[in-house]
Order: sequence, then structure tokens, then C-alpha cells
Amino acid sequence: MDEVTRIPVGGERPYDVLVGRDLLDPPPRLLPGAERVALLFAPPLKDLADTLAERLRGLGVTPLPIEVPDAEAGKRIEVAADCWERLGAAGFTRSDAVVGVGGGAVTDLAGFVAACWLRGVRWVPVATSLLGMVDAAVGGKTGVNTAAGKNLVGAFHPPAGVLCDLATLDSLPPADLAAGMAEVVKCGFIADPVILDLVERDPAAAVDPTGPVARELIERAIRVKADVVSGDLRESGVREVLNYGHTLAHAIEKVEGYRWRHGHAVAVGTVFAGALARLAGRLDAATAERHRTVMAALGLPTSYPADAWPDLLAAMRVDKKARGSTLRFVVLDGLARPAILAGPDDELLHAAYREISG
Ligand SMILES: NC(=O)c1ccc[n+]([C@@H]2O[C@H](COP(=O)([O-])OP(=O)(O)OC[C@H]3O[C@@H](n4cnc5c(N)ncnc54)[C@H](O)[C@@H]3O)[C@@H](O)[C@H]2O)c1
Ligand SMILES: O=C(O)C(=O)C[C@@H](O)[C@H](O)[C@H](O)COP(=O)(O)O
Ligand SMILES: [Zn+2]
Repeated sequence: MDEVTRIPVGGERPYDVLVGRDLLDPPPRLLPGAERVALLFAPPLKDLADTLAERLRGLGVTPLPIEVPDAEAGKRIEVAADCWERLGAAGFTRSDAVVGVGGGAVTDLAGFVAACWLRGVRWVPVATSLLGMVDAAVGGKTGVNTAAGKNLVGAFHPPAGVLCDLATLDSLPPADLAAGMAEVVKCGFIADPVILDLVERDPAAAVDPTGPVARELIERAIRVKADVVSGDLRESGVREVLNYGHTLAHAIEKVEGYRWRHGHAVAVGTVFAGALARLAGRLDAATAERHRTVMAALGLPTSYPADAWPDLLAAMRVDKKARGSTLRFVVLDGLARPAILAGPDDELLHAAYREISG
């Protein structure tokens, strides 16, 4: 095992995010006293789930492997209900635990299953996608999608610890590596501009999971997220900054029937947020344009069809940051200076959208 980085997350129930290569051993140690551990995984991670099950058996823990549909198809209430049936049949008690092995979709589902079972049992995300490591597995937001919108049903339920084994990224498809980088870049704009410099200097190195640049970017993004959620688990204030670019991103995902990658939607949503801040007189033109160039350098999408606007606007109205009929957007007043833009009129929003629509 190479050097392990330990990033603490504070709050009522503090835990650590561990980053390194070949970190497979710790899950049982993060869950002392568990006799049974449910292992939720999607088909692409079956081998890793089998390995973890074997290691749990070796430690006298009974694994309950549960295969769920891949990606967003697994992030549904029907899938969660099947998992709860399996936990019930296996006699899961409050000292037992859930482990989610996979990308953000599986860990969001696993955390939600754990949050609701017996009103909350321990869980650990074994994050295997870049996006999962830098974002989804950290911070305790768990949930599923519904026809009404993205992540509209869920719970805040911090994990007992987070494992980010960089070796798992070796098999992650390039499109998913790039998608994860969209959230890393988001962290660059809202809090840590060094991230932007590193990506711009060498975009290829940024998505090479075996290299030092990717590791530095991953750790920087985790630290941004850990710092924010440590002070505001339930998103009553500062945590909203992590939603930068997400008001439009979630609307795109809904309009696409959850078939777009989340990170791709975040790339488009972040470019939109930059344009909106510029048109609102809050952000300079160069920084707004930088959103587009840095996402494009990573091969990420930066535009969306013009005729989708009415559907997107309707979807944005159920964004979790909205209050009543007032839409609220995270914008920038400058690099690393996030703020809220409340109640922009529809014409301003449409003008910003025209800037990014193909
Ligand atoms: N809870 C949060 O705070 C939070 C934050 C950001 C995103 N999210 C959620 O995370 C989800 C997106 O996560 P994602 O980008 O990881 O997508 P994903 O979970 O759908 O994974 C993308 C694809 O990569 C595969 N995969 C994952 N790891 C792999 C590996 N090591 N090798 C080969 N294939 C692998 C998956 O099986 C899937 O097919 C969205 O649902 C989003 O809403 C949640
Ligand atoms: O952790 C957060 O808070 C975020 O907003 C991070 C986002 O990248 C992530 O996509 C999150 O799931 C969005 O949360 P939601 O509450 O808007 O569904
Ligand atoms: Zn996100």
C-alpha cells in the first residue's frame, strides 16, 4: 500500500476520508462490532465486491452481497425497497452495516438504504469513480431520483468513513474520469483556484489516475468538500456553494431521463452559472469565459439545445435551493467568492441560457 492521505470531516459525527492505492482492508475496521455487512454494488464492480466479501468472511463478518442496476437506474426507490427486503430477510440489526461499492449512484443509494433501515445504521462508501471520491461519497447526502426530479428524496446520513482507493480508477472509462473532473473544477471556481491552474496546465495529466497531478486534484477537491460540510451538514447555509452549477445540471438530468452523466450536466450547468453571474453584473467576462475553456479542455460538454429552455426552467423550479416561487442560484462575485443570486427574472435567466445554447 502506498502513502495514505487522511482527510478529516468534522461535525456531530466526525469521520475520515482515506485516499491511497490498494486500500481494501479497512472497511471492517471502520465498522467495529458489525456481524453482517450488506455490500451494494452494480455489475461493473462485481469483482471488487467479491473480493471485499471474501475479506469480510476472513474476518468473521457475514457479507450480504446485493447487486443493483448500474448508474442512475439503481438510484430509484424501488431498488432501495428491494434492498430493505434483503436486509430484513437476513436479520440486519442496528449493529450491522451497509457498504456501497461503486460510483456516486451506488453510494447515494447505499447511504439512503442505511439511513432508513431501522432509522439509521452505519455505512461506508467504497468510492470507485472519480466523481464518487471527490464528491458523492463525502458529506452524508444520500438519496434517490424520482419522476419529479433529481435527488428529491433522501436523507443526510454521514458515513462511518470513506475509502478512495485510487487503484480502482484504472478501470474507470475515460468519459467517467472527465465527468468527475467537472466537480473538481467546480471546487476550483468556488474555493481553490489552484485546481484551475493545474487542470489548465495539463488537462491530460488531470485525468491520468496513475499520476501525481490527478491525486493532487482529487485531494484538493475532497478538502474543499470536507471543509464545507464539516460546518454545515444539513445545507442550512454555506453548503449551498457545493451546488454551484447544479440548478441547471439537475434540470438537464431530469429532461434527459437521467441518462446523461451527472458530471457532464454539471459542466454545462457551471458554464451557465458563469454566464449568469456575468450578465447579472457580478462576475468579470474573463472569469466567466474561463468556465467554458476549462471544461472544454477536459472534453466536457459546455452547451445544450436552445429549444430545451422551457422544460429546463420548469425543472429548475423544484431545485432544493428554491424557496416558494423564488429561484436561488449559486453564483460567483469573483474567483473563489461564491454567493447567492435570488429571484433573477426569467429574461436574465434566458439570456444566460442563450449564451450556452448551441
Ligand atoms: N451525495 C452527494 O453529495 C453527491 C455528490 C455528487 C454526485 N452525486 C451523485 O453521484 C452520481 C454520479 O456519480 P458517478 O459519476 O460516479 O456515476 P455512476 O455512479 O453512475 O458511475 C458511472 C459509471 O462508472 C461505473 N464505474 C464506477 N466505478 C468504476 C470503476 N472503478 N471501474 C469501472 N467502472 C466503474 C459505474 O458502474 C457506472 O457505470 C449522481 O447520481 C449524482 O447525483 C452525489
Ligand atoms: O454535497 C453537496 O451539498 C452538493 O451539492 C454536491 C453536489 O455535487 C451533488 O451533486 C449533490 O448530490 C447535489 O445535492 P442536491 O441536494 O442538490 O441534490
Ligand atoms: Zn454534483
